[in-house]
Amino acid sequence: MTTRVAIVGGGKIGEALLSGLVRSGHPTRDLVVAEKNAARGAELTEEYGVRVTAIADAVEGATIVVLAVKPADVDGVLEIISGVEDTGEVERLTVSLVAGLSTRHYEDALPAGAPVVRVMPNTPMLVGEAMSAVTGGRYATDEHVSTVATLLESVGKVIVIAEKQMDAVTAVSGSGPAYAFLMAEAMIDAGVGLGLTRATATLLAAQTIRGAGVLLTDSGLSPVDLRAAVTSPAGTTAEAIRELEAHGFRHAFYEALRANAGASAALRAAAPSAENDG
Ligand SMILES: NC(=O)C1=CN([C@@H]2O[C@H](COP(=O)(O)OP(=O)(O)OC[C@H]3O[C@@H](n4cnc5c(N)ncnc54)[C@H](O)[C@@H]3O)[C@@H](O)[C@H]2O)C=CC1
Ligand SMILES: O=C(O)[C@@H]1CCC=N1
Repeated sequence: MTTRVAIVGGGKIGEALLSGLVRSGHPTRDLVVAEKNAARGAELTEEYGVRVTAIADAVEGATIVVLAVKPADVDGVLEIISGVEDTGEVERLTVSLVAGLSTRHYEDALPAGAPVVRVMPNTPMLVGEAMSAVTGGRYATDEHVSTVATLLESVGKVIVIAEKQMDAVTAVSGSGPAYAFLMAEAMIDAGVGLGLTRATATLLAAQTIRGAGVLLTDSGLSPVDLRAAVTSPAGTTAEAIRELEAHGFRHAFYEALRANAGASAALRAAAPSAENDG
């Protein structure tokens, strides 16, 4: 069966999914975007050759409706989607990329029994290198979950998790690219401070982070072993790591990720049907 995907919200993560799917060969005739900002919609059509239209039109005939709007915009979108009759020909699967809000939140707003799958992706989806975690709601079957997992495998790696782990996943991988970019910024500024040009420092930092990432995913070695391999006795790396630890690097990550998970919980608490959220 053809998977016809409607992406509601053509912002950063909506575009990342669109780009990843187009790059992986998903036919653009089976992709449609609903984007309320007309200029942004035109950009997406120009870049990817995809049709951009109103939510109700996008959803009609879609087998998978992906919500890629900010949490505050979710309920308005759900109201519109709920008003679009399922053709009966194919069951519509709602997939949310939104942080914080639980599957129960969507189930409460959609017609009774509507299947919902929640995903926490990240922006490297733009280049087919996403890390996505997937979880099914009450009415989602294993087949629904695996349909979404298969779609996302075309744009990166996928794991299936329990919904209670979603806030932790958001803290580690959903927001994770931002920590890597912050580290890159800090390394570049420090390199410039040591006399490198910004262009050279940027190249050095970016390729180093990329190479370290590939070693981490492909070498089968732990980060501890990989770090040890760089750290010569009484050498330069040991000095740098001593300074990073003295400045609370590890503790900063614990606290940062706890704050991130707390922010996901706060999004749920602020949602109108919070009392139903799991
Ligand atoms: N940016 C990221 O790295 C990640 C974001 N997410 C989740 O994805 C969601 C979207 O985030 P971003 O893409 O960063 O936000 P964004 O602000 O870049 O994109 C949201 C888009 O939705 C559009 N929009 C809002 N209401 C609409 C409506 N009623 N109809 C059509 N379009 C509408 C906006 O014009 C905007 O282009 C958030 O809920 C966030 O939690 C999840 C994982 C990673
Ligand atoms: O910052 C946010 O809320 C979203 C969720 C994960 C990444 N970006």
